[in-house]
Amino acid sequence: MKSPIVAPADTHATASPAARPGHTTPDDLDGFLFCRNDYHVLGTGRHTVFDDPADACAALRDGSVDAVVGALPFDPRDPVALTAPQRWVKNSGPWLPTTDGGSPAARIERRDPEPEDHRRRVAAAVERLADPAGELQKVVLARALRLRTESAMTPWELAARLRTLDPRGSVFVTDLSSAPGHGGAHLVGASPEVLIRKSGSLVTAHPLAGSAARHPDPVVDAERGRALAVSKKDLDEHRYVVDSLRSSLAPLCAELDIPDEPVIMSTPSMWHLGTPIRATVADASVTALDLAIAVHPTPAICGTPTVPARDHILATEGSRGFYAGAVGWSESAPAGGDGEWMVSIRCAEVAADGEITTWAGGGIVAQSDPAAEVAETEAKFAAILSAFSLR
Ligand SMILES: C=C(O[C@@H]1C=C(C(=O)O)C=C[C@H]1O)C(=O)O
Repeated sequence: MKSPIVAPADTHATASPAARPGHTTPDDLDGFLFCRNDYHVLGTGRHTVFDDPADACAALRDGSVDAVVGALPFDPRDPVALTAPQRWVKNSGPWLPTTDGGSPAARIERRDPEPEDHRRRVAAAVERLADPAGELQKVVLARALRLRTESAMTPWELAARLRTLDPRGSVFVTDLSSAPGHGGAHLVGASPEVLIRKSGSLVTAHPLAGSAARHPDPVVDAERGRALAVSKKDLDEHRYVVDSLRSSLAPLCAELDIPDEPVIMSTPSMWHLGTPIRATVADASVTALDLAIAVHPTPAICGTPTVPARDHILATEGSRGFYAGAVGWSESAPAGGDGEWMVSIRCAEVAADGEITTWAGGGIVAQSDPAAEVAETEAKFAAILSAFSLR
């Protein structure tokens, strides 16, 4: 699929050695976009396709590929959609789409599950979490919506729309075709959550957990943010995520710097508790992909302990595919191993036939209120549904 809406690469571009001058004008860049406020990465073509993340990590470590881009699924046992692109470019500044992406009319064809069933699932999880003899402490339950647009919308147009709606937000598009069952599909998202970023020896992460919906009235809105900052239930939900990152980063990093208290951050639709984590990578051969695999799945999208939470989710929801996984890029170790991975939330899978699936979930602990959890998923859906004027 062509992406005529990708703006030209700027003069700070650093192209992989495979790139030929004059061939990075991105009229034909089609496979991968990762946009942050300070830079963006574009990738196209398939030099090597990986379905096993260990092979991708090994190829990055020995430098047999320059870079790997793509997606990790929620369940680390599922095939990944990672490729070493034929050409890739890292530009300073955000991606500037040349269109606002349009806003085609769309209808929700199916809710999976219906809100009342989600409420029942949350109530059942709360009962399990409240059992003093049980080991489960937190689990993140999600639901999906299936949409159809009345006129075609490409993944690139959806990304442009998301960027237009939140010009400070991150946006990604990644081709999932190499993963079984995802032929011709793309994952498109506007995730607010940095799973891991590596820049030289500096490693940063910004886990989120604990949420409140924004409100159109600025006074009510500010009060919601303040209430979230002191909500014991949300602070507890958050602590599981920070503890997990601390223990999964410790073997790979020195000088872990983790503040005691989270900060409040916002997206156009949500308030979140977030913790800015900094560390120094101990071994120069560790790449951003190694770090992403070491920390995923965090309790922000899975739960605590990880395996019982994952099994509870799979038994309740079935496969999540690439929702609640990670999307990002990593350079090879000889090139420095830099890269960045976002948690794949506030995202949608655009199938080859145009069907769009989007998801929203929330962390459940013993004190959670099932009705409030349904409302939280409704509020989180706004990030994607607003692209179709459904919110
Ligand atoms: C699971 C999602 O979001 C995650 C869960 C959060 C929570 O439970 O408060 C907050 C941010 C994300 O880490 C989602 O948006 O689908």
